[in-house]
Amino acid sequence: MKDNKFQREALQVKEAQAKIIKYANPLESEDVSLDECCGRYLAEKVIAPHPFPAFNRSSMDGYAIIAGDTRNCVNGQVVWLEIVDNIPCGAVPAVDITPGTAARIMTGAQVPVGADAVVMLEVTERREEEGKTYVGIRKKLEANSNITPQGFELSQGDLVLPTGRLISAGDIAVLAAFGLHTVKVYRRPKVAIFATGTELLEVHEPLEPGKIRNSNSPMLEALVKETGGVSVMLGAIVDDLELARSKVQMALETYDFVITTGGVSVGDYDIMGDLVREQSGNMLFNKVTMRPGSVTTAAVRGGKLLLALSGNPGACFVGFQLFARPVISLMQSASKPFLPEWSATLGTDYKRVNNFTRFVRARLEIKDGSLFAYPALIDESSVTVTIKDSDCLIVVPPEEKGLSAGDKVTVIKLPG
Ligand SMILES: Nc1nc2c(c(=O)[nH]1)N[C@H]1C(S)=C(S)[C@@H](COP(=O)(O)OP(=O)(O)OC[C@H]3O[C@@H](n4cnc5c(N)ncnc54)[C@H](O)[C@@H]3O)O[C@H]1N2
Ligand code: MOO
Ligand SMILES: [Mg+2]
Repeated sequence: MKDNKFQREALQVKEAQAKIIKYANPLESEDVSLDECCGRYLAEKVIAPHPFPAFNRSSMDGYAIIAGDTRNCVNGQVVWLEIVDNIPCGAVPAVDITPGTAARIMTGAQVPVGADAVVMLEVTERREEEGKTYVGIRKKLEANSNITPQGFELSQGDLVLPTGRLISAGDIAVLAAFGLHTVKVYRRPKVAIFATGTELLEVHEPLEPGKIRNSNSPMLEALVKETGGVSVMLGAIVDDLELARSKVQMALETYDFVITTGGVSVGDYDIMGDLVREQSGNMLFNKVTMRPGSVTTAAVRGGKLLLALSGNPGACFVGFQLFARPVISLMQSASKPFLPEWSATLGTDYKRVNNFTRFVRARLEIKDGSLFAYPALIDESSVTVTIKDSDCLIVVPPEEKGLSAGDKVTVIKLPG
């Protein structure tokens, strides 16, 4: 029978997070092509190499003119200008516009020198006379009408994307527009995942009496991928300290970050708790004032982080969101490593409280323009099924009398 495993100093969630993220250092950077960079974190800032748009651009199909030439277009009067050029998209204007002249121009084409407005086709007419073509304009125009000036969106030298930015489809459009076909991003961390538990069967195995399928490892695999990491599945091992020790050692030597699930409480077979305590000098924490996941344990060995999550599926999920997610994000130098916190109104009473902060899986709904959070009907640490119905975690502070419908609450928004 073991003795000192019952004495654990509990840290607040924020304290535990601060301890673990100290060791989450950004990895090296690598060049990737545009088609591979969505969801990666930029390892360099992107500066506009030229103004965008690069030239004064027509925003209408019509005629490029000098606005002042339309000053007499009042009371139905038509002004006639000679058409001296035709500028389709992609062409370079051949002629400058001078008073009394116009160029036919299409949306997106470069506005010729001298023109300061584009009049749309709908307010014009044409006539031919002595081999020349004229456009008649029925509308008085202000200077700059229907022209998108060079640099309207960005000037040369402007900061386009900062380091640590999570690259999205909109970012890719801008990178492409600037001809940046490769970008520097942080390498994805290789995250080893393994489960401990003599009761665990592989997903493909038929159910046996007393056994369960290992559902935490595939859940963690998906969470690691969702966070931008590369998950390396190391299977499940029986509750054997020796075996766990060599597996942990190999994983720490080979991968960037190691996550385990199971065996961190005080039970006879809770080997991960024992394993971390063996080298208590490099333990970061083994108790956190949270539920589920109070037994979440972390250590640093040879500069690598080991996060031992609870085997209870709810605790495993919450432990990942609070501790693994910021670590994996910071290894990619994410500027926002933590999930966002929102304010919401509690949709139904929630009376389960104790002296630890509770992270209650819940569903968000917008009603009459306000955000409501509805706690899952069963949210015990051991419950698996309601994880899938949740898009947030309600943060229920400790030592409250319980919360009532209508109370303001903080929720941690889950991705997706
Ligand atoms: N005497 C005490 N008992 C327990 C305490 C305590 O403070 N004193 N804490 C309870 C709390 S809270 C939690 S949470 C659990 C933590 O358990 P462990 O992290 O040690 O995990 P296991 O014992 O290995 O398993 C718990 C539970 O989860 C199932 N499990 C484990 N691995 C998986 C997996 N990969 N996929 C799906 N399900 C898994 C396992 O079969 C057990 O049912 O301890 C309480 N006990
Ligand atoms: O650690 Mo347990 O998940 O607190 O309920
Ligand atoms: Mg246990």
